[in-house]
Order: sequence, then structure tokens, then C-alpha cells
Amino acid sequence: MYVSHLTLHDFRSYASADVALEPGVTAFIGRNGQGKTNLVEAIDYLSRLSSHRVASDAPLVRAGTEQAIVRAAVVKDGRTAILEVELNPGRSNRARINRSPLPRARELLGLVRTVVFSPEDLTLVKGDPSDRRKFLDDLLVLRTPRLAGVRSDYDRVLRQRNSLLKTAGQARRGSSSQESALSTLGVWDAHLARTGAELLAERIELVEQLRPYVGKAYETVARGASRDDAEIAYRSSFELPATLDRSALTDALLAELERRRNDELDRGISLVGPHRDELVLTLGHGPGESAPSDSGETGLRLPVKGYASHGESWSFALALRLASYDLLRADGDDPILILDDVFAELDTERRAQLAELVAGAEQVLVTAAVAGDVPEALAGTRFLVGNGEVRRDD
Ligand SMILES: Nc1ncnc2c1ncn2[C@@H]1O[C@H](COP(=O)(O)OP(=O)(O)OP(=O)(O)O)[C@@H](O)[C@H]1O
Repeated sequence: MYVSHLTLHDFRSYASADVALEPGVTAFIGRNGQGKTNLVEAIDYLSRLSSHRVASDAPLVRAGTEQAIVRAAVVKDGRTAILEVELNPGRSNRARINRSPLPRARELLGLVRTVVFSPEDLTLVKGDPSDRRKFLDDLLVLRTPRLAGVRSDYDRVLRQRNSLLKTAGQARRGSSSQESALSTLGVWDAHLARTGAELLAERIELVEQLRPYVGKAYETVARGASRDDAEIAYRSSFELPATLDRSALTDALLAELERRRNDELDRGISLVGPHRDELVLTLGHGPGESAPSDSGETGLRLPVKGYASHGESWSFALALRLASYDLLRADGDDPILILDDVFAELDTERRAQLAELVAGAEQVLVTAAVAGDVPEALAGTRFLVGNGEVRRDD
């Protein structure tokens, strides 16, 4: 898949922009703050309906205006579709395909698939568990757009349940009747368990599928590493049943909610469920755990967060993105790769390795402040970005 045309109106720094693109590698070069990332962010927005840089839509709309439009012609299997999204912060966004309005913007999900590498990726490794959960959930939605609904239902139920727990907890401490709050809580428990079980099962399956790709990608980007060095594992906030069957998971989650009821009322928050889970990243050092060396010595396996060096952390973050790319590719569709300002962060060897790995993708969009930062393997079409203009450098 590739984007053959991008049009922006009042998106970030652009009053308007119109860029014709081709498959293969395209680099956007320009000094800092000229609007290179804004261009690729717009394409990524069509893929996920959110930005890799900010949590809300408001900063994406040009200051002083109320609405931004991102439109792209997307070519897949030789057929072109025009996708458009209208960003209306504070109101619902609207989307169109080939100029026909969609009932909900969410229906655009899955039509463009992007994988973005950016300096922010280090938070995948060094950030909070919520950053890693988001990584998993974003990938889930890219592969199975229907899960966007499950994810937002879960978040909504969680918010409602938390506010009810607070009310019921306060009633208990003030010894007023908490009967009605507790009976309503039972209803929210059932919702939380049902949507939570679905999200949980999908995440666990995803981690299993992603695992081999992460090991392989880490071996490629980290000097001297072996395939078993980088490991990912899903850690649930409660003991999982032996099967991922949705009803068994729902029952297990419900039973755990029952067991933790008093703790939850004391603290006024939901303590069990996918929102408390963690994607655990570990690195093996020396002989693998399963293969003791001749001296009987086994290798160390340590969490990445808090232990890994800066270079190892970067390699792990790159491996997570590359693994996502490989997995999406294995689904049968080459996602658009976006390398936003990453080369300046990497040493020469990692730059060359990353460039080699991605050079064959159907479309690669690169941003860099200086042309010299873009490895030779990624020589392709160049655009110069500056003074609000995007100009092809022929
Ligand atoms: N909503 C907005 N309205 C107007 N201008 C904005 C808005 N959001 C961002 N900008 C401007 O866009 C510019 C940043 O653009 P962008 O992040 O694309 O830079 P860049 O060329 O990728 O730079 P760098 O090389 O530093 O990453 C900044 O000057 C910022 O002030």
C-alpha cells in the first residue's frame, strides 16, 4: 500500500499543502521546526485516528482555526481510494471515502496501515506500562479495526466503575447505605469482565505472535545479540485460567473482582483488568537461560526498564517497531513505513542496519534535518521543506 497524494488544510503549521508521492523511499529534508513531521503525522493520523505525538486532536488543528482536513489518495493492489478526515476538536470528527461520508470516523480504521519509528519510541521501553499497553492496543486495532470499539467500551466502563467505587467507598466510610451503589457495581463488573476478557485474550494472542519477530529484529539491530536475547511476555493483573476461551476469562476476571472488592472500595479504583497489565520486556545477557554453558553458568535475564543501557533500549524499541512491521506484512499487506527523525538518534551501524531492513518496503517516508543523516540505502525522492512549502528536489 502507498499514499500517492496528500492534501492538508489547516493541519498543524500548514494552511494548505499538496504533495504528490510515489512508492519507494521519499525523504523530507529541512531545518528544525519547518513542518516535516507534520506531513508524516498527517498520514499516520489516517491510519490510527490519533497522533504519535499528542493525545488529543486540538494541537493538530492550525492555531487560530477550528477545523483541519487531511486527505490522501491511497493505492492498494492497484486500486486508489480517496480517504479524508475532518478534525473538529471538541466535536465529532467526520470521515469520507471517495467523497462519501461514513457514519462514523472510526470506520476509516484499517484502510491505511502505518508503522512509525520516532524518537518518542524510547518511551516504549523506558516509559510507563500504559505506553506499552498502548503499543499493543494500537497494533491490535490496526490488524483488527473492530477492536477499536472494544477498547473504547472498556475505557468507558472503567471510568464509570471507578466513579461508582469512589461513591460506594465513601458511603461505606460514612456508614450510609451503599446498597444501591453495590448493586449497580455488579452490573459494571459484568461489563468490565466481558470487554476486559476480550481485550485480554486479543493482547495475549498478539504477544505470542509478535514474540518471534521481536527476537529476530533485536538480533538484527543490536550488535552481537542472539535471537533469544530480547523477550516479551504479557503479565496479567490476576491469575489467568489455562484457556483463553472468552467465557473462561470473563468468569476468572469476575471472580477476581469479587475477591478484591474490599481493596477496590477502600482505594476507590479498579485494581484488576487489562488496564493494570504489563508488557514485560527482558534482555538475556550471556549464555541463554535454557542453555547452561560448559561451566554450568546460566545467563542473566534482566528487565529492560531500569537495567538496559541507552543503546540496548534503543535497539529494543526499534525491534518492537520492526516486529510490528513484520507481523503486519505477514498478514499480507505492506504497511507504510514512517521513519520520523530517527537516524539522528542512531549510531552509524544501527542506521545502516535499519536502512537495509526497511529499504524494500512498498513505501518509506523519512524525515531528517540534514540530508547527510539519511543512509545511502534510502536514496530516493527528496522534498525540501521550509517556509511553509514542500518542494520536490529534482
Ligand atoms: N497547531 C499548530 N498550529 C500552528 N503551527 C503549529 C501547530 N502545531 C505545530 N506547529 C508548528 O509546526 C512546527 C513543527 O513542525 P514539525 O514538528 O513538523 O517540525 P520538523 O520539521 O519535523 O522539525 P524537527 O526537525 O525539529 O523535528 C513548529 O514550528 C510548530 O510551532
